[in-house]
Amino acid sequence: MTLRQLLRSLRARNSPEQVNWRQYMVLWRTYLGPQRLRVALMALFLLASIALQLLGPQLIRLFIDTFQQHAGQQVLALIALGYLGIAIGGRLVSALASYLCEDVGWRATNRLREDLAQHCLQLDRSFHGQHTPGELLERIDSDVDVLANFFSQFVIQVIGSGILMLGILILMGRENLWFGLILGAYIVLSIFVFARIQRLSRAPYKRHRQAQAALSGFWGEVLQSLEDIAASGAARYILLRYFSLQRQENRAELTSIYWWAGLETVGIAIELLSTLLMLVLCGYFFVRGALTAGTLVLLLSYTAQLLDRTFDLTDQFGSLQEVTASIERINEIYHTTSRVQDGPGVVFPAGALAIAFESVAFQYEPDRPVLHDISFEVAPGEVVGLIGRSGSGKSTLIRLLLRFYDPETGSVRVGGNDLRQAKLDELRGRVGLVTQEVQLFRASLRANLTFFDDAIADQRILAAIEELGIMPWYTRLPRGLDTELAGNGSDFSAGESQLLACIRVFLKDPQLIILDEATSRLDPLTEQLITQAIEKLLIGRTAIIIAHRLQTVERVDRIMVLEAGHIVEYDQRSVLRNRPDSRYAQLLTMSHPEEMLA
Ligand SMILES: Nc1ncnc2c1ncn2[C@@H]1O[C@H](COP(=O)(O)OP(=O)(O)OP(=O)(O)O)[C@@H](O)[C@H]1O
Repeated sequence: MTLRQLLRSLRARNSPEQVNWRQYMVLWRTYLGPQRLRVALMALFLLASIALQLLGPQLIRLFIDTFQQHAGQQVLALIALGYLGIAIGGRLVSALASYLCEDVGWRATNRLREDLAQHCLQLDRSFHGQHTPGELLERIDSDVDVLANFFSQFVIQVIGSGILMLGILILMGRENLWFGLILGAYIVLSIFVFARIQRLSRAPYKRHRQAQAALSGFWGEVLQSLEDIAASGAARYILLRYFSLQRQENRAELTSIYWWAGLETVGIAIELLSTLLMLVLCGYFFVRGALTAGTLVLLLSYTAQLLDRTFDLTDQFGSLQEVTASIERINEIYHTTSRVQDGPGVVFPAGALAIAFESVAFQYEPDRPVLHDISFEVAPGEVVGLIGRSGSGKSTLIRLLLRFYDPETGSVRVGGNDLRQAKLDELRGRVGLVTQEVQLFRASLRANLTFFDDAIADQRILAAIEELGIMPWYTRLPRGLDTELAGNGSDFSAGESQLLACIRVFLKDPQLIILDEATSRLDPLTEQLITQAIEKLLIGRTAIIIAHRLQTVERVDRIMVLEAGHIVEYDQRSVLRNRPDSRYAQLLTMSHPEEMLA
């Protein structure tokens, strides 16, 4: 079963709130299945270490009883040496078992982390609108960390302890049936009590993790917008919000700690009670002559081991609530499926692509329509300038064209294909996007241009720069393609970032280009370079340009004017310009038309 199948099966069988033992088993089978050999080796070491732990007290008993029978020193020394060997061997084997457990755990959870990250990236924009990057990081990283511990620690502590405890009870029962039966019943009862309390403590723990995620999400947002916060004097609000979130997190943590402490207390109570029980039993049988001194020490030593293990189990049951909450939260993400799904696949025609919107309506939220009955066509190779006030729906129209969302009604066609039929990668491979906010990475200029694709040769990049006519800009860079960029908002201006985006698109060679013109004022030289690069980019390609200045639309074939989600004008630019009643013609006569486009 692949991870995806597992998660699908979890999704099908349970609501996100329910995690049961069966799911743990499915989880183990799925993750550990591919590592059968390592798991088998781990089990072998685990069993060997358990056997050695069981053997130790037997040798102590042998030593005492042999000593009481006045055996020779040589025999006693031999037994003592045997005990030493078992103790050292036991430590070594148990260290190896722990190492293998950690290794298996990390391998398994790295796969889960990878899969979860991929799943999140494939979810549509409405999901990402509802979850901050910090919150997702918390889930992908911290929750998966908890699971890694589950795999490594839980196997060693719970399964190992379980087998060891069973072994001890069987050996005790062989010595004296009553010992085995009474202690066995006591341990089963203790574990049952624990399981009940553990179930109750799950909700507080989950609330704590959610509060932590909210705090991480908050910091993620703050760190992304430090400049805005400083410029708008919002630091006080940010601090107040932080205090409020931190207070909630502290309260949730405190409640979770109370529960944890409660579990520990129950564990200690179990330990004390069983010590008492054991002393009474041993005293009773020893006085009646039913036990030798060696057997008495053996039984007490086994009881101590048994209690240690019960205590380890209490710890693990405590951490099980963390694991359960993490699985629930991971499960919740996997319950979320993207509203935009791959279609069966289509073949886009070669060359510039046609666009057609047919009676498209769209809304982000119920009863708040953003686009109404949008119908238009763009012929292959045409360039359309899209203008309209802020909030008129320009970006939304583009998002539908890139299939970040599907329309409520109607259809969007590219190259004659309904986008619902296309695979997302197929579509996005044919469309180039230059936005106002260009994402730069903390890496070399080369990596920023190629998106870390080493297969793209430097010559190709330089040819693209030359072709776009921006070599003068490039030659000013101190280290050429090796120039290190410090990531977003650092050493590159908005204009330069757009130049970089143009090169990226040129390298991708798409047949449809969407350009969101920069609103900020650019210096004349950079603006000239961008204009030149865009002109080159548009040759032989269909394009839609969201224009914020009238100069930009002077170069386009058609103009579309959007108003409150309606197309109010769509025609050849020359036709609109010559129609005095058209909005475009009126804009041309205004002294500050940008105000109408902002
Ligand atoms: N993710 C979203 N969730 C809910 N409503 C949204 C979302 N994005 C945009 N809107 C709303 O949809 C409407 C159209 O927004 P859109 O961003 O398409 O306008 P626009 O013309 O591109 O504006 P601008 O030029 O300022 O970018 C606005 O009322 C906006 O508030």
